[in-house]
Amino acid sequence: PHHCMLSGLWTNDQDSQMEISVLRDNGDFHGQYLTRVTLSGSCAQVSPLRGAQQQLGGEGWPTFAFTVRWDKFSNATTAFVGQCFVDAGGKEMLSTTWLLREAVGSLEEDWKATRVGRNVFSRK
Ligand SMILES: CN1C(=O)N(C)[C@H]2CS[C@@H](CCCCC(=O)O)[C@H]21
Repeated sequence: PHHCMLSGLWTNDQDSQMEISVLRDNGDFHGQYLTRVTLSGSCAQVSPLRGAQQQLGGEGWPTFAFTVRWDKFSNATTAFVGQCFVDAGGKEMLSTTWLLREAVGSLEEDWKATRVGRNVFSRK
């Protein structure tokens, strides 16, 4: 019943913090992702994210996708796809599946360069 909007502050069980900007009327958005854990164990950084959600014209629980270009500390990229839900208590959540692609040094290592996972974000 309630609409679910992506803009604002979100956090997940890995204590990542995600800020999504005000949406453009075509559903495009941008923002920042602060990770506290990294593949290399290097310190946390803020990285830019860009994405798009489906129009709210539907039932108001839009699907979306966005990518995070990990900056400064890593040569990796993560793509998230998911949907915004509102539970019975009116609590919003972003249920996502992500693909994390790290840079490898040779084509022979390409097979092991992509990780997949699921992750839920709640309002911070
Ligand atoms: C903290 N994370 C998080 O909130 N996730 C949903 C997963 C998927 S992106 C990954 C962090 C990747 C950091 C970039 C790098 O280490 O190269 C992990």
